[in-house]
Amino acid sequence: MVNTVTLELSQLGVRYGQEQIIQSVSTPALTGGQIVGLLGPNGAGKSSLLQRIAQLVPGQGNVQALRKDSSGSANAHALASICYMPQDSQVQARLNVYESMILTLKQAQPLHWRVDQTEHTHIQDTLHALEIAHLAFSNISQLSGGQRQLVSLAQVLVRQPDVLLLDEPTSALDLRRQLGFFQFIRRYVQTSGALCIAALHDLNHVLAYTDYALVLHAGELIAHGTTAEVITPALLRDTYGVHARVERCSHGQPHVFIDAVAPRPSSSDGGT
Ligand SMILES: Nc1ncnc2c1ncn2[C@@H]1O[C@H](COP(=O)(O)OP(=O)(O)OP(=O)(O)O)[C@@H](O)[C@H]1O
Repeated sequence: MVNTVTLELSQLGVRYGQEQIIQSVSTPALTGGQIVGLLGPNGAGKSSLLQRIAQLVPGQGNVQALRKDSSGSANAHALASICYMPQDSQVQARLNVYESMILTLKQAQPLHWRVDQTEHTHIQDTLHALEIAHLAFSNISQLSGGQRQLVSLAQVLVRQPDVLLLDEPTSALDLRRQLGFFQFIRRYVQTSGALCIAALHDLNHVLAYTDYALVLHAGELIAHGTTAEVITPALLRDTYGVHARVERCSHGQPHVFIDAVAPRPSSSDGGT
């Protein structure tokens, strides 16, 4: 049974102290079953926006996250569950991976501390699916960066969220695990109807694995649309400051080739 999730952002903002970091970001309703890439240069506000969507930082505007249950009556809507996977998950706790998974699962159900067999099986299945079952009894603070990243992802997935917010989720993974990661997320969103928004720097990953793209620049949403529409040489020049081409390889897959760093526009050009 597949639920359909929608997420719509209306005039979201984030302010740290006196500084307005995110300026009035609004999107159309993003529907489940998709992977959405959140792009933008360092400091553009990607993490801040994801944290604002997950209600981890305060700010103005509104996040509407709904799940329509196809088994229910015609208009059965519920609030969709949202989970955020941070960019860096340094952990000092003396927990092993399995214990951390139980803790994460139970954070969502604070009055039910008993772990039943179905939940144990679910945790084991999640660890197997991400090929980290062998780490179940390793101390979480002694994992490598890539192992920690996969455990972070497992902690998000074990809660079976409707909306996954992933902050540079493949930055520490080797090539095989990067591919495995995107295939896994693709299966998850297609079978569950969930929506995934992932902040990504690798534009070839964005072209290969995402359906839709949101582009942030200096805290503003400057472009959104299907990934193929959004990633153009003009956008790469204006947003990332590079001269680049988007060309199809022999398999027909578009790729970005970076040719040179573009000169910074002078202030009289009106650029940033
Ligand atoms: N807790 C905070 N307090 C004050 N300023 C912050 C805080 N977190 C982030 N910032 C600032 O907000 C801006 C946006 O940061 P953010 O981490 O959201 O950007 P990003 O697009 O995710 O960057 P990156 O690609 O480098 O991870 C930066 O200028 C950063 O210094």
